[in-house]
Amino acid sequence: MNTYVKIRRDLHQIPELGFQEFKTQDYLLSYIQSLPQERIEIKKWKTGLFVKVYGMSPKKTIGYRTDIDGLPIEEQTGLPFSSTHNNQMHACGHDLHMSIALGVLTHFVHNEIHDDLLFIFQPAEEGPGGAEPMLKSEIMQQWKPDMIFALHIAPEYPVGTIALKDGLLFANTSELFIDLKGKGGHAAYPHQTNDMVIAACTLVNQFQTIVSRNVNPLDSAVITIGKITGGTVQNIIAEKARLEGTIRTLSPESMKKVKHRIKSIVKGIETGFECEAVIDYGSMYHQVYNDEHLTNDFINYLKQESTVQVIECREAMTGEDFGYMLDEIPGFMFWLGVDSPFGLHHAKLNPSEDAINVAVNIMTSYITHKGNEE
Ligand SMILES: CC(=O)N[C@@H](CCC[C@H](N)C(=O)O)C(=O)O
Repeated sequence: MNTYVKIRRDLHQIPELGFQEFKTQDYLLSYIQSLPQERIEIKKWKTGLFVKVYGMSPKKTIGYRTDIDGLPIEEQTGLPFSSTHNNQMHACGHDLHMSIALGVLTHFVHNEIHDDLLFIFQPAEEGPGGAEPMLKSEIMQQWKPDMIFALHIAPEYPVGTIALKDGLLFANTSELFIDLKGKGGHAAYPHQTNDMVIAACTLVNQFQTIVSRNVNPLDSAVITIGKITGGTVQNIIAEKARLEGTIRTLSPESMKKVKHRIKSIVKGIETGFECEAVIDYGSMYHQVYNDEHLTNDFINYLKQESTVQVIECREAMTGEDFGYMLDEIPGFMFWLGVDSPFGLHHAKLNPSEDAINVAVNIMTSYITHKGNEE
């Protein structure tokens, strides 16, 4: 079995949630420490890693970032190398992202390049967000790259395709948590209570009007409530309910507008249901905005040099905290086709491992080209 497929399968079995990636960090460290160490320097950052590969005559530093965390999902792939951790799964491809990063890193440990390279193994992409604090860390300030690249698997594209565009690629995101507190009571005496299940359902319904009525139809936004909890048993009217969701917008301005409308609607629910409501926006991610010059340079390089098919795609409503890195460092993110009928965050997602070699070859070849440029 190919080394990086084995690595992917090993990592697939030990998914861990944001900032709890202890086994993952140990696995990555022990692999990287097994490589020749002459040109490498490793620094731990929380549950992540920075790995510098020193070039032979550096004029700049090229960054490559992978995320390393999993999701709270019970895996249903039935694969022999399924997750061994209850209710945790690499359902967003970070196991592939890591094995690709190790493949590229290994290449440059064995093959000389002029420029310095910085590999970033970033925790907590799914939340609460590792990119922003990693960017602000002392290590990053000392080793800050001059350009930076990353990829994300794309189940909808076949293996051998790369999809990207310059400018906006991924949306602005904000988590959304709303806690409602009213007056519970006997199911047979609703008139003596303020039912928070009804309040929660009303909120969800009213939120649907924000995208349809308040956001410019030529712009785009998404409000998804992914989880509602509330109440205790079937014959007690719920005193409390909680909504958990996410907001996605194509512009930072629309994010402000959506939040303003959420605040007003929640205020209306407080008045109408005579209850208390607390809004918490959790973590927020800056949009992923690809540098025009570097993205087009990569697209032209792919068209001339490689066997992959390049698709110039539209922006997506997914979020990625790599957006914070791109806000300070020019670079790009691209979609890597992995051909799966199940999408990202699905319990049956099983990306094609053939995409690992495709990505390792492309990224080693492009970084060699950029890192030896005069
Ligand atoms: C690529 C991808 O699926 N990213 C996640 C990022 C999560 C952001 C945050 N936790 C939120 O839910 O708002 C996504 O869900 O797009």
